[in-house]
Amino acid sequence: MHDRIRLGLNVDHVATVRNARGGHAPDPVRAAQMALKAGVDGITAHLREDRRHILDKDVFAIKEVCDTFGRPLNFEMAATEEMVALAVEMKPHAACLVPERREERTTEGGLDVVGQLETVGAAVAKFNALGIRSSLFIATDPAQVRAAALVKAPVIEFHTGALCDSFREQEDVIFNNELSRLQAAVQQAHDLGIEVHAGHGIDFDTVGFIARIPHIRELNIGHFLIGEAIFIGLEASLHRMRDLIDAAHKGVRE
Ligand SMILES: CC(=O)[C@@H](O)[C@H](O)COP(=O)(O)O
Ligand SMILES: NCC(=O)COP(=O)(O)O
Repeated sequence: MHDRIRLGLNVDHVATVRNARGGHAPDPVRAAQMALKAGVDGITAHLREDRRHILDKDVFAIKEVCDTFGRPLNFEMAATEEMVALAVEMKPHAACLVPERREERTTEGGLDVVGQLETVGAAVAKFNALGIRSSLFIATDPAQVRAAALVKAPVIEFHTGALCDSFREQEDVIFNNELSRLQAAVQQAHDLGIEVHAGHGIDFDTVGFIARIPHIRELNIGHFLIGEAIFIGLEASLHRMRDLIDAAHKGVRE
């Protein structure tokens, strides 16, 4: 029985703003520190192959800050040799394998575990052996969930982008379909003994129906919270999100 869903802050887009001008401000490491002080359960950082936001030095510094607070770093990365080597050197709490295409604006869809069983399986096995929790960022597709179990991934993070977009665009048919798929996929993963996380595109309006789904243990939220921090501050935006998660999750039977 879990009475609380963990909230992880993704600090990528603090680095996006910094990199728009080069230089050092705003600093994603400082954002991670402030968020941890404000009570967030962990930090997510995605080191993209093109280094468009988070840089190598950021992720190592964020790992140190997380260690100081005794809270996890969820290191998002493509399943490439370069990134696997970096994760092995850094030893984050968790390494989340995500799909990456250079030309995409943001992460589109989930990792194709079915089509890359060998590559993904090798990375998961390496991380499992080193005590790094592997997480696979996948779509709500039953075949991908089965493949995640096959490669012995302890954690899955479901991509909630299409669900959240359809809610905002008031595309009711797509929304209902996406929500049913997420509910079914979470239950399937849970039944297979996999810990379930969710993330992408979540905001104050969409977090409720996601947090109401039993068996989701962690939500990783970034772009919206960093944007909202401009208007109400980082701490207030984190606390509001925390309250919304708790209110939605109250009474959910695990
Ligand atoms: C995998 C994921 O959902 C996050 O890392 C998110 O994609 C933030 O990074 P981008 O906006 O660069 O995709
Ligand atoms: N893995 C999802 C994540 O870290 C945050 O995604 P977003 O809230 O920035 O869309």
